[in-house]
Amino acid sequence: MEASVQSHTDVLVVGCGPVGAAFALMLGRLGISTLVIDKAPDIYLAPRAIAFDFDALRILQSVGVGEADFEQVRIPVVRLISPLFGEFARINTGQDVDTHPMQITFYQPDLERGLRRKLEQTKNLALSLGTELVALTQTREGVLASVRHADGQMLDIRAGYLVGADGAHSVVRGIIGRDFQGSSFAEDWLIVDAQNPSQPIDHVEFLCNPKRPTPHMVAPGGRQRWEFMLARGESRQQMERDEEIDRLLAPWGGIAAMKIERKAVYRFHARIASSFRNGRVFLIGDAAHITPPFVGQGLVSGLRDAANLSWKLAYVIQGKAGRHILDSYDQERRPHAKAMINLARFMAKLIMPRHHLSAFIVHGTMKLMRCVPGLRALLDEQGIRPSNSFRRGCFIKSASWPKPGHMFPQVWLLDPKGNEFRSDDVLGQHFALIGLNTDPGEYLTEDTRQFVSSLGATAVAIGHADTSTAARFHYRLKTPSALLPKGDRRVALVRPDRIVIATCRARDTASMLRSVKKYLDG
Ligand SMILES: O=C(O)CCc1cccc(O)c1
Repeated sequence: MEASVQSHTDVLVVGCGPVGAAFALMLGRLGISTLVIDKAPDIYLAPRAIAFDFDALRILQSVGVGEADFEQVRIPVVRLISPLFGEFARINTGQDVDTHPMQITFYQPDLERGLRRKLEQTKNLALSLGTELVALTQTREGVLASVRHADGQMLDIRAGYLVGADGAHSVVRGIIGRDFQGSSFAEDWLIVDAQNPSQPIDHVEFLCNPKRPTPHMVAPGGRQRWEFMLARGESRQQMERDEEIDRLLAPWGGIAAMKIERKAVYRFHARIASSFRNGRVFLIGDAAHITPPFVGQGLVSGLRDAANLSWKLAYVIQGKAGRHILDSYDQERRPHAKAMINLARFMAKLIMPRHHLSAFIVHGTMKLMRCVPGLRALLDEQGIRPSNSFRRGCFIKSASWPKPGHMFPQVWLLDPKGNEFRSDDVLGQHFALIGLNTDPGEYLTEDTRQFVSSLGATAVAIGHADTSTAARFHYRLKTPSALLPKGDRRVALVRPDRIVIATCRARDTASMLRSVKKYLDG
């Protein structure tokens, strides 16, 4: 073993999977020096996560990663199918939400390559592969981490903060002594990823046969994935054999009709860390929570963690906010991650009822429920999905609209020349002061103007296209939207992760901003 050398960074990120990479990109773009280490020498070449929703695409948009960086397949519908009742439930996913497709699938190695390319191009970032964390201590001023390179070289890294993005078996979580509470499913699943099957599919379907529940979905590059639940007595060794896979895939033409890329037996888990933080150390992604795959939310939850924590750390490090705002990371993210885990558990009950009788009752009831138009709309349009909004956290509570603690919606905007923009791209990567039907700049006093500038906030006036005052606004809505009730002049201050921190009638802008300043200063 070679002698230690010393290095310093604002933030040390342990783990460069998609969540660690996206998180580092967010920090780098906010001007924070960040070192990312990963014990693997390269990206993991097999697909694992497969699904993203509009929230994930919006978060990736914030770090400049989109369709041009990784291939996507738009999913029009998620179908739940019973051998007795046919389609007994469905989620319509064909529409756009926040300007993005509601649901897509992707190929994880392709996404990871896209993220790594961006890492290489972004200032303030360094990546050290083949490097693992071996020890970690905290002081009042920061953390001291000992890491080891694959060649045996040891390095002591001093950092202001350390973030564990090191997956379900997180070393960081173990070191900071956080329990991983929850349960593991009793069943094993055989995951098969294949290219070029002879029978195309354009959607996600759950074949809910109690004998062999099978989620099945399309992915980019002519790929499809099947997840076969194993029955009692079926072993990993037996089920990963080609003859078994050929038998399971017989309804889709068998393995001769396709190229098998991956076959692996997994057990699914539903677990969450007892806290996402210990002092200067934070957990994000699978290190903080693991979600069964049935709602396609595992990686999305991790990206939400990254978006939530990155700006808070950056603003604290840069002295723009007090350390108390870091408490809001756990307050905001843990309940939502837990709600997503519970939704996935509920979905698991629909997909894999234990007996034929319970399948009959559960699937039959769902089919009947869809005969009630209100219920049908609720189920089909994802009305039961927990919204990404908070009861407690870093915002100033008020009942008025746009509601603090909720996401500010993304819309298409037109500039005076008619050029089209996604609103988040206009708002930039810092805070944004948004005037709805008004110019927020008109209400700033000297002190509040200074505060807005210290936050790096963009001030934007958004109005309707068809009003006589349209010319006064920087941007107009491309299409009418619930974002902007006509005539109501409101101002919202939106955080870098697009959560509304405070909102008011336009004439109260200065006092609203003073309250936010007081809150952020602590
Ligand atoms: O089972 C999986 O691996 C993900 C299934 C999935 C994909 C997209 C939407 C959804 O609700 C589930």
